[in-house]
Amino acid sequence: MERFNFEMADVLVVDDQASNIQLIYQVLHSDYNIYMARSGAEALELIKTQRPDIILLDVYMPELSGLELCRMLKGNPIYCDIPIIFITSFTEPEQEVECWEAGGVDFVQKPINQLTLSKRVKAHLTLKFQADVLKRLVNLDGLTGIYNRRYFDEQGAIFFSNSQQTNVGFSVVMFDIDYFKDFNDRYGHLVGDDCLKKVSFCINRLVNDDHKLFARYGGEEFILLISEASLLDVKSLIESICNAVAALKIPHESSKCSAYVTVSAGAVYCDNPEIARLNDLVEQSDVQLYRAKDAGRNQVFLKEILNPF
Ligand SMILES: Nc1nc2c(ncn2[C@@H]2O[C@H](COP(=O)(O)OP(=O)(O)OP(=O)(O)O)[C@@H](O)[C@H]2O)c(=O)[nH]1
Repeated sequence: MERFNFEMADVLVVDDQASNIQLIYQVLHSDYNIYMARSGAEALELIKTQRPDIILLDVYMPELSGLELCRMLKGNPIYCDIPIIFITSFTEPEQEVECWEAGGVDFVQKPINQLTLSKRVKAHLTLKFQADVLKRLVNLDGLTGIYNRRYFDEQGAIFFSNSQQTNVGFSVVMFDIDYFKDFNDRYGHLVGDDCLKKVSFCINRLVNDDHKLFARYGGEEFILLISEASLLDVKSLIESICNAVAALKIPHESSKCSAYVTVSAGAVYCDNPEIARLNDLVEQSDVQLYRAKDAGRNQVFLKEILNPF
């Protein structure tokens, strides 16, 4: 996720001329981590692994030009927030327009004025980190640090719509801590808060990849979306999550189903997401959760939906 200290931010410099890269390196290397690429293709590879905080991009490069690379990054939701400053030598106003339209945030003209370069980089990194802090406040749950309901409502729909395109198994899982009201009554609200943090951290650790979206759905209720996993894999993941929570061994003397804190899970697996609706799947997973609660808690109910209609 985003970083908060821009003192040692990662700066990617993309230029086919080694002398330009060298000059920029001289100006910035004492303040930032500098990564270098000599072509658009090389830059793309680096961006995937290093996820730079800012990119300084030469406009004219053979094969993949700076403009094309910029358009590609701005069109990709994973990379679109990385600010791109064009390093330019052009004189025509139309060329400037092209850079703005491609999605650049600023320009530095060649020959490079060193002070201007360092001031521009610092200014855009500051803006980027401020925006990251705001995004963090808006998207993350204040208590547990995992994604909140607002983020889920917004990104869950996008996540689901991407899964509809691949049309491979999609699952929704609801987790709910058992007898949590009794836990609060027995140990106090602050210990309850601590329990929520531990449980959410424990689950989050097990679902941290691009095929899963995990969020706090309500008070002691969590939701997990899983794309492109078989029914068997989903079953085994849910079981390992429930076991991991139990293995935290958080004492729960008021629970009627275990000596420790446990979760119940309700899930639906749909092998044909293309013709399903996310809201229906969430509702149905909630029904399964209630069945798990009714059946005594500390258990998993998973329903396979072959035809959502
Ligand atoms: N400490 C703490 N408690 C919370 C928070 N959010 C919700 N709760 C509590 O979670 C409890 C949920 O209680 P219920 O919905 O009755 O469910 P339960 O007691 O877990 O019972 P079952 O789900 O049926 O096993 C309520 O007492 C809420 O006050 C929170 O942020 N911190």
